[in-house]
Amino acid sequence: MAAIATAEACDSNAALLASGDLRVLQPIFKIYGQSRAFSGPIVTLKVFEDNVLVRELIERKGEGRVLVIDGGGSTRCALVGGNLGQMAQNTGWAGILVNGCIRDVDEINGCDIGVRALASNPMKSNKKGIGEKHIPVHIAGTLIRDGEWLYADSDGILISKTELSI
Ligand SMILES: O=C([O-])CC(=O)C(=O)O
Repeated sequence: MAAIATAEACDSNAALLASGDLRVLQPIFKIYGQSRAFSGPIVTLKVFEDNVLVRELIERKGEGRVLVIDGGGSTRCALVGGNLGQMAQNTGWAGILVNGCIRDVDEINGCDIGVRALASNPMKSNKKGIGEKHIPVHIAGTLIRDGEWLYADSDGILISKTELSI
């Protein structure tokens, strides 16, 4: 399936942008992973410096979805590392957006998924299992709901209420 270019999507969907059904994330994310462009239905997760629930979701079948992790913007530890990156590739996730940090950057860059994160930090996270799945999260200036669509490429990241058609 040909990826929808984010610039093209913005140019041809003025009404959706005006209504807020299509939003552009603030450009605060770094690009990791083999897949420079990716898209899919969103699964949301809210955690803070704890990645037990991240692993729980990534262990399940991704079915081309995008995991959106609101880590509260913390840059004090990593929520995703090389093992989880490899697992996400194997279970079929299209990509992972982290409002927080990752680690094992070289390994993640070798995985056939798309990853966006604020930065890297070699510290691991807590393992208490605290957090909430499938709730609305507020990331980079926009509210993101479970089931909405994410489109990412080299230009940026879009959130759409529904799947976009070319
Ligand atoms: O388990 C963790 O904390 C994350 C990690 O390092 C990995 O996925 O390899």
